Amino acid sequence: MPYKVKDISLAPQGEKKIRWVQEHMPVLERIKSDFSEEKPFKGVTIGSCLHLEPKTINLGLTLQAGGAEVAMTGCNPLSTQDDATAAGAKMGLNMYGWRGETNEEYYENIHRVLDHEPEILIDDGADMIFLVHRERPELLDGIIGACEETTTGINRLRAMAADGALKFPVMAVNDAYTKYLFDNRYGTGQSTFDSIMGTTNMLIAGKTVVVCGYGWCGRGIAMRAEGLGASVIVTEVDPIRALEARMDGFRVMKVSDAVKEADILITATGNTDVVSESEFMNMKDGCVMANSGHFNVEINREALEELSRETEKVKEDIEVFIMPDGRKLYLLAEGRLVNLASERGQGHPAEIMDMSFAMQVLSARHLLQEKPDPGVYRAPDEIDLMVARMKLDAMGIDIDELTEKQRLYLENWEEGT
Ligand SMILES: NC(=O)c1ccc[n+]([C@@H]2O[C@H](COP(=O)([O-])OP(=O)(O)OC[C@H]3O[C@@H](n4cnc5c(N)ncnc54)[C@H](O)[C@@H]3O)[C@@H](O)[C@H]2O)c1
Ligand SMILES: N[C@@H](CCSC[C@H]1O[C@@H](n2cnc3c(=O)[nH]cnc32)[C@H](O)[C@@H]1O)C(=O)O
Repeated sequence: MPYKVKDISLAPQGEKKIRWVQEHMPVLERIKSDFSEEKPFKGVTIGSCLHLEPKTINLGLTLQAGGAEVAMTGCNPLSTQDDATAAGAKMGLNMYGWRGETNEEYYENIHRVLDHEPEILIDDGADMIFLVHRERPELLDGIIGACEETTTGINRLRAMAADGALKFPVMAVNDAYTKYLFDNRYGTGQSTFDSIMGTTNMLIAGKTVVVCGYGWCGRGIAMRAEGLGASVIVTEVDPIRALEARMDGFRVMKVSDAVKEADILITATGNTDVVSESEFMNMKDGCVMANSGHFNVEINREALEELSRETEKVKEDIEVFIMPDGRKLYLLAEGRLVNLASERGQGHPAEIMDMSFAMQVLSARHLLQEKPDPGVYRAPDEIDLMVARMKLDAMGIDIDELTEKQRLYLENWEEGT
């Protein structure tokens, strides 16, 4: 199998990590076992652009068990775990990527996956889908469709579809209940702090944590910050979400005011320039900033660099920016999503990615079976419910079923007081 990884000799260590996560991904393991009988992807090449770490390698192995030829690259220059990619390559996956790629290498690796002429793409952030449209249009005819993992990727794809630029169907995996309600909320909530604490060795209790954006990720981050003993301030642009944050018990204010109190500031908006010049000018001395949203534009690093009189790498994944007035502002993982891009970041827990990746592989099979027209589609509820049932089953949880009388009552509009 062709591969381009950092160090293939790291494979034994990576295999151990993969075996560990497999024990905590019961739904994906069950699907893998079904796929190895059914072979739904026999003769199909699948290319993915996802965070390359042990759980994602397990996704690749599930597709491989289903008969697919799999080529994988990373969706972030910093999130790859080099032992996991070495193990993936040894296990027969075409693997391209390493931690610390330059921007150029990042796109070269996406091209290497596209060189396999995949019929199905699995993307996280839509960089591969975008690249194939812009730079490899000769491949478009052979592409059955794609699955997209995250909120911002889907926003980009909906914009492409609205402009008539999207040339194949895309399953919006993020929009499945078994994805965003758990991955974005509990996954991001836990893994963001896991990573911030692992990188900084700082105490959260007693700190003021500012969370920018109260979407599914922001809710999870605020909830965990509170659980760790922080006082939480939320900033929003959506009045309904701001109200929700207030009634969930958090203080809500403008970001320009919140930064004056922030010991730790975390962005999760999917937007650009959320924290920029005027915020840096007013930010509390010693504030530690991290991004858990998309790409590296939520915290304007360029502006921070321009404003500062001195910058220094304090230690792995921590940079200090010294302002002209002497205040020190810290940025983690270059402002890229901290839960994956920092060296200590392991991403979401395996039990969470179990559901997200179950939705990915079942959505890919759905694409193959249905071959819909170009557009962005939510996965059918039956698939979502199936994943939820398998998860409950794996957790040993039984729930009630509607009786016939209850079902008829719920469907009836004539019965009143
Ligand atoms: N780190 C991870 O592992 C992880 C996991 C899932 C999603 N994500 C990414 O995180 C981002 C957020 O995802 P989500 O599912 O929570 O999205 P969402 O749409 O549910 O929430 C985003 C929120 O940010 C708010 N917002 C937008 N601009 C803002 C601004 N300037 N200031 C304050 N608030 C602002 C919006 O009103 C919205 O409520 C996306 O980019 C998504 O791709 C990251
Ligand atoms: N290319 C973008 C991608 C955003 S990542 C956000 C997505 O990462 C996914 N994710 C979070 N943790 C993990 C993990 O451990 N492995 C693989 N994917 C993960 C999660 O499902 C979420 O939707 C960027 O680098 O900024």
